[in-house]
Amino acid sequence: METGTSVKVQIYTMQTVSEALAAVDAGVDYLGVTPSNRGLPGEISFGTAREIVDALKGKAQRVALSVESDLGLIADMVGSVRPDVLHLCGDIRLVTPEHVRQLRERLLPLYPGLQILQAIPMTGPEALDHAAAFEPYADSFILDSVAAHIDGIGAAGVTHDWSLSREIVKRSKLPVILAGGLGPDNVQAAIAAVQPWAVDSLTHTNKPLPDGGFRKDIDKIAAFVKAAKVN
Ligand SMILES: O=C(O)c1ccccc1N[C@@H]1O[C@H](COP(=O)(O)O)[C@@H](O)[C@H]1O
Repeated sequence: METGTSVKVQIYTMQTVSEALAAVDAGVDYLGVTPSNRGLPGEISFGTAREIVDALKGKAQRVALSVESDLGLIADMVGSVRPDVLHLCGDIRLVTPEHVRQLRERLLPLYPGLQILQAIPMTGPEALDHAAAFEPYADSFILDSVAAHIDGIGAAGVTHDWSLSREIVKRSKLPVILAGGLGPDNVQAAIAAVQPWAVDSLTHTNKPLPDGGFRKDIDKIAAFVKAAKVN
């Protein structure tokens, strides 16, 4: 993970090359894709995810998430999509710190430089213990809210207890991304409260479509970037 003084911005989830390139122009540092066939919000095929990742080479850091618990399926996704960052946001009872250690051992010789971004479910004070347990095996954390109707950690569209997030930022040596219900209207307050290395947004930078899907709202992304980087 690149470090520096300005707060970094990560935006999910790109579904086309053109919206990913527009998000780069809006100043986004980390762009996320959701290569999956489980009905996740904005999910796309491995092939489309690879096209987006290839188009972003040299323009932004490319992040791909997985909610899978089968390490072979996670490895297959990385091999097909080839992101810079693997974002693990599956059930931490099934993908444990030991599993993340095994994934590192398996993937890093094949994809040198691959970074592992571990999601921590911000369900309560136990999140502090979870972060401590994953710390030796992750390169960075994303502290995210959890929704009962979505597989994995994230895409909840709601905030969580930022005082717990602040405590993890204070205790951890790793770069920490704050996620969960962030948008242009609350990102400055979130940064002030948590002092994260980066902020992340999905739901509140979306433009809903009549069919129930969405595309990214580039104006909202630009407003999010402006608000985040003013701090
Ligand atoms: O993006 C998804 O489809 C997704 C699916 C399952 C788990 C996590 C997912 N995304 C991550 O969740 C954050 C926060 O979302 P929101 O802003 O609260 O809606 C999103 O940015 C991704 O990092």
